[in-house]
Amino acid sequence: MFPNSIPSHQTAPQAFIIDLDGTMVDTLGDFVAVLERVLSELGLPTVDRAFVELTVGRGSEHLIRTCLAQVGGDAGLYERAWALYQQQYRALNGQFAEVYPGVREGLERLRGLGLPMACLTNKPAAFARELLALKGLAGFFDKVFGGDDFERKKPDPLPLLMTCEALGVAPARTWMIGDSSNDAQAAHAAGCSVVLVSYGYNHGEPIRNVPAQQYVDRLDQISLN
Ligand SMILES: O=C(O)COP(=O)(O)O
Ligand SMILES: [Mg+2]
Repeated sequence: MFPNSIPSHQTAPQAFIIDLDGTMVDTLGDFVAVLERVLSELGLPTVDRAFVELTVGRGSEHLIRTCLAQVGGDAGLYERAWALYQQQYRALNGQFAEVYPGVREGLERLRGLGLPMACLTNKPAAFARELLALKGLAGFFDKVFGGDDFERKKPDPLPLLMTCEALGVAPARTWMIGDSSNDAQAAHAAGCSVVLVSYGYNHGEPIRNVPAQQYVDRLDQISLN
């Protein structure tokens, strides 16, 4: 959970770690389209968009299990659903997804500082790398890590600590930019500063209820001092 208090001011950044879904790219349409196909293949009713929006952010396994349960699917269907999900996601990755306004400009500005940058998402790494390439964002990042790259996913601090190590920068000098409590919790526990965007998927909770050093409406509005 969150610490009772977090440092109110941020240390000067020496690296940036940026989340993908809900922060750089609006991928809700991809998730909805893939789940629609998977559930129909399994002879199950579909889940609505609002439910998917509340559920994304904790990785594919969590999304598939929660959606199966929501439509009354047997938990024994999970392995088949997982295989179908991989197959469908591979086929349509990025087709129903859009880069949020201000992201490209924001990344250009951060890149211009000459500091190392990583993308860290709970999405499987192969899909994350492909999506960044499809949307013309791959070139901004020195490293890209996904939910299957480490033993545990965000909100656990492990992926953040491993990413800081890969970038060669201390967590206390690293800023995590994300859209949900998963990013914030992981970053606080790792000792990173946190910037949260106001437009992503935060499980239906107002983002300003999540402790952070900074909140922005666009990625190109981050205050660097
Ligand atoms: O849960 C997912 O698949 C992705 O979530 P993230 O990119 O916001 O970490
Ligand atoms: Mg996110």
